[in-house]
Order: sequence, then C-alpha cells, then structure tokens
Amino acid sequence: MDKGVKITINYDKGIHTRIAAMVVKRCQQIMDKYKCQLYIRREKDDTVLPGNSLLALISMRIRQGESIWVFSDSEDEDGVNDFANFLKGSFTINQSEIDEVDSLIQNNVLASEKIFESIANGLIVLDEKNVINVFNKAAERITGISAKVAVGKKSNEIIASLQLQEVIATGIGQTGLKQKIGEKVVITNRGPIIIDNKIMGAVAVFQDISEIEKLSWELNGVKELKQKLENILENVDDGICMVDEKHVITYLNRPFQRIMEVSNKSIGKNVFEVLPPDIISVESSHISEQSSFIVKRDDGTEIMINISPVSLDESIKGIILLAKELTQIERLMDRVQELSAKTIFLQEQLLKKQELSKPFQNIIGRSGALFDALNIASKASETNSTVLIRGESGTGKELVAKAIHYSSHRRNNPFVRVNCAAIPANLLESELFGHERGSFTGAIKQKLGKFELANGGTIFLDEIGDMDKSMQAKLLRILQEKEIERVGGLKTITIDVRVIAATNSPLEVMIEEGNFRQDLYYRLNVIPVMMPPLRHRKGDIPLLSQYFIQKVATKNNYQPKEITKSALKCLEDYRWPGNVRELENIIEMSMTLSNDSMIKVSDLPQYIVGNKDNKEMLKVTSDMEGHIPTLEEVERKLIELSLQKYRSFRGAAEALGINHKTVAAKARKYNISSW
Ligand SMILES: Nc1ncnc2c1ncn2[C@@H]1O[C@H](COP(=O)(O)OP(=O)(O)OP(=O)(O)O)[C@@H](O)[C@H]1O
Repeated sequence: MDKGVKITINYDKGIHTRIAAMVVKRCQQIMDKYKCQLYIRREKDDTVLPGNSLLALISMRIRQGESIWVFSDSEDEDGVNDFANFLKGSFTINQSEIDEVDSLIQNNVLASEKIFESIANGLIVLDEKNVINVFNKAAERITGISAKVAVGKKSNEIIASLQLQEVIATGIGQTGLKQKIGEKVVITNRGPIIIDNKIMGAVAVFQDISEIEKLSWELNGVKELKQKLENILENVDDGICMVDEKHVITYLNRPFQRIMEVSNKSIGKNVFEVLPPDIISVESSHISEQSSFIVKRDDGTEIMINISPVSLDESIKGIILLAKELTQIERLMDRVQELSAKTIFLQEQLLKKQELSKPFQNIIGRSGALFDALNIASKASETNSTVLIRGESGTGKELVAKAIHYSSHRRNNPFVRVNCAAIPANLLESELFGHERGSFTGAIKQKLGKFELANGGTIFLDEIGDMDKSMQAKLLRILQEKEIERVGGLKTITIDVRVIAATNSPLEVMIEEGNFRQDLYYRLNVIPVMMPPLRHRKGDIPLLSQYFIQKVATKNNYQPKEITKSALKCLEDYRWPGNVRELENIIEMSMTLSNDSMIKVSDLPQYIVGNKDNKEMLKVTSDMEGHIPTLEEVERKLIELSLQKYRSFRGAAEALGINHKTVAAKARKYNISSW
C-alpha cells in the first residue's frame, strides 16, 4: 500500500459526477484484470477510499491540479500504474460509454435511496433553502406524514418541531437532542451539509424513543410503588415475612423481627433454620391456600400466624407469613366494640335529638329514660291518638303535653288544661261540657265547657286518676262518640278535640280496686309516655340547675350566678321527691338568698344540706369504731375531715354549711393545723 503513485489531475472540470462514474467503471475493470483492490487518497489527507466507490469519489470532489495518491493491496504495481495513467488523462468518452456511465450513476442513486429507505431511523435531508429533499420511510412512520407530502416543502411547514431550519441558519449541528413530534419523543442527530465551506443543506437522523420513555416512566412508577410498599410494610403493626420458592427469606419487617425475636440478618437464610417448626414446617411451606393458626409462646402470650402462598402465572413463587400478637388483636377488638357501641349510642342520641321538634327542645335533660319518653311523645304529636302521660308530680308531664300540642297540626288552636283533682266532682261535668242557661241548671247564663273551648285543639286532663267514676263514664262516651251535650242542654255538639291525660296515680291498682274504669284506661292509654323521676336521672341535675339559674335570672332581671361544686354535689345527693319542680324552686330560692355571685352550700335549704351532713356524720361516727362519740368529738372530726378534703376554710365551710370564720375558729379550738 505504501508504494503508491502520486498523480496530478489534469482534467479541467476535475472529477465531477460523470467523470467519477467513469473512474469507478475503469477502476473496476483494472481491479478485475490485475486481481487487486485499488485505493485513492488526497495528498494531505489520511482518509483512504476505494477507487471503485462512486459515492466516495464524488464526496472527494477532486479538482484540476490537485494531487492524489493511488494505491493497491497487491505487490504488483501494474494495476496501480494503469489506474494512475487513466486518472492523469483527459477522460475522453464516447456515446456508448456515456450511456454506461449514466446507468452506473443511476444505479448508485437508486442504491442510496434503497439504503435511506431501509434504515430504521427517520432521515430528513434539506437543501440550502430549507426544502426537504429526502424523507425516508422511517420518517414517514414516526411523523405520520407521507414523503409525497413532505418532499419539496420547507421543513418548518412540515415538521416544525424539529427546527431543522436552525441548522441551515447557524451551520451548527447537535447530537442526542431530545425532541417531540406530536405525541412521540425522538432523539435527533442533526447537522449541516457543508460543501466548499458553504452550507448546502442539513440532514437529520432521528429515532423514536417513545416506547423507551414510556418504559422508563413505568419503571419510575414501579420504583415509587416499591418504595411506598416498603414504607407501609415497615409501619404496619403486623409482622410480615416473605419467603421465596427455595424457602429463602427475602424480606422481614421490623414488627416480625420483634414478634418472632429474629434479626434482619435472617434475610437470605433458609426459613426452616430461622423459625421454629411450630411456625413453619416443610408441609406448611407447600400450601396452595391460605391457612391460619395460633401459636402459644413460653411466656403464655399467643401469636396468630397466617401463611398465604404467593402465586404468579399459576405457579407458586413463595409464601408470605403474617404474625399478629393476639393480645394486641384482643385489645383492638375491645376498642372496636367499645367504639362501635359508643357510635351506636351517639347515633341514637343524635337521631332522638334531631327528631324532636322545637317545642320539645326546652325540656332539659339528656338521660336515656327522658329521651325515650320525649321520643315517644314527639312521635305522638304527629298523630291524633290519645296520650296518657304517667309520672310523679313535678316530672314535667304538663310540659310534655304542651310540647305535643305545639308540635302537632293543632298548634294554632287552643291548649286547654283541666285539673280534674282541683274541681269538685259535682262541678266537673259543667266545667268539661258547659251548661245551658235556665231553670234546670239554675244558671243565669250559658257557659261553654272546656271540651268546646278546646275544639280544634287539645284538652289536657291532668290528674285523671282523681276523676270520679260517673265522670269517667261520661268521658268514655265522649272519647268514643266525639260528641258532647251541655248540662241542661238537649242538642249534641260534635267536637274535634285531641285528649292528653296525665296522672301520678297507680291506675292499674285502682282498676283492680274498682276505682278506675278499665275501658276508659284502655281508651286513654293508647300512647303511654313514662316521665322518669329526677332521682333516676341525677346526671341531668347540673344541666337543669344551669337552665333554672338562667331562667330565674332572666325572669328577675339579674345576673346569672354560678353554683359551687359542693353545692351541686348536695343537689345530686338529694332524693328530689318533688322532682324538677322542686329543683326549680330550690334554685330560685337559693339565688335570692345568696349574697354573692356563687350559690354555695350555705344558700341551700338545711333539709337538702342536712341530707349530706347526715351521711357524713354517719360515716364519721362509724369511723369511731362502735364508741358513741361526744358532740365535740364529732365536730372535731368533721372539721378535720372537711379541711383535709377541701384544703381551705372556705371550701370546708361550704361543705359544712357554716361560715368560714366559724371553721377557722373551730380549727384553732381543736388545734387542727396540718391538712
Ligand atoms: N325536663 C324539664 N326541663 C325543664 N323544666 C322542667 C322539666 N321538667 C319539669 N320542668 C319544670 O318543672 C315544673 C313542673 O313541671 P310540670 O308541671 O310539667 O310537671 P307535672 O309532672 O305536670 O307536675 P304535676 O303532676 O304536679 O302537675 C314546671 O315549671 C316545668 O317547667
């Protein structure tokens, strides 16, 4: 190869395309003749090109006067000399040679096109005016634009996103450029075509990497998911252990290490070596379905083990072991039960509260028994049925009767109360049914009865147990026929009245004793409402006290007072025979009596405080172990106890219902100094 021949090109147009084709043709003939390969290279260039490559020769663009070297791979120099002589000549050519050369060029062009078409990357070639000359099949596939449309158009009109005009404008190429063509992501290598230092066009080769991008995005998603999963697994309370199909531990979370007393160094070890056989055995590691069992540890605690197979494409790839400390589960179960009971209770309360209409809302109390009564009463208000309200005096029977009336559709008509106990039996009939004026009744003028006055509304028959038997019969008739006759009158008057009756009397006993009509009882007791006594709902006392303090303050136009804890305790300890009415009265009285902003024990009536004192006294005396103490001894003990309990003269004074100065004096007298 080193023995090349240097020649100078004499042909005035240099080796242009057609001459290059001639050179290639001649070179091939010489190579065939001498069985060698011929090469050429520029004088000051190391690049060696085959002499029979048309593309190579054209790209060299050898001009007249330029020197080139001719080489051969053979020792024999004849081929080189022949080729060199041809190159030095004037390339005279006849017509048949022209045809041959043209067909060679044509074939080469076709071959280049074939190459362009068969490459997998998109190829776009532009001329110096930014007009697309080549737009191969891959470019068509990636861009979705056909070559017929693209070729001949400016690149920015067809595929603006590649910005190939920039390359022509700047002459600067780039490699590995990430660009977008529509939804597709491509990596582009692009560069200018420079000939004789002039930008003659640009070429871009691009590869569709959308799939790779998608995969890498998916891979990132998988990585993120894996991270999240690991975080979850580490933060759950359950122990989790994963074992592969070869029984090798691949993962253990921290709770599993704690529960099973193993370290994370067990990862990579055989599960049978790490865990005892009562947890996992060869048989249990071959399961195809989930199984659960309880294992008792030496310290008596129990662990629930759950083994599940991990299957992929119908073959088992390993197992997952879950370990839960049973005590913890039990604790959780208790908590769940407690919470669900609480939720049900609160839901019921909420429901009750929501269902109660406005007139029921000023009936104070949250206790279950009261709510049940109010709930029934509230439902009764939606009907015309007779209601029988039972309960001790002062429990709020009238309040409920009014609430029923004012919640019902009768609310704009009268609510008429009749106290059956307060009206003498001989007057009750005319009170209820009215009377006509005249000699028979002796009445000077006509009087409407309560039933007529209540027409369209509600009649509230309070203390119905005190009604005498003859009136009971008349009332029964009215309830059945919905008609009345005034005393001394002849005509019957149809009435539309809802009846609500109330009593504190034991009607069932009275029926047995023959003092109350059973048929009337059934007529009245259509919807029974039981009002609980206050001593059965002491939890309502603080709320009721607050309510009455506010009510009295508003009524008398003075500031509401607070109630001390010890005074409230006294109220809670009392039996309340007079129920809410009695509490209301006590609050009103003590608010009036109290000199400052607090209702204290000393402001409460003695029989309420005394009730508490009695109990404490009993306790104090029983503490003295059978010996009957003197009054002084009891007093000393009481002062001592109350000072120990309340830790101030004022607190002890409140509890004892005496002045704090008295307590201080007594403490001095009995020498009680440490408390
Ligand atoms: N739950 C309550 N909330 C607020 N006030 C109440 C409540 N219960 C009773 N009261 C009040 O107590 C007083 C007595 O109530 P009410 O007259 O309704 O009782 P009663 O059961 O009808 O008594 P009696 O059987 O003696 O007629 C009234 O001032 C009433 O407003």
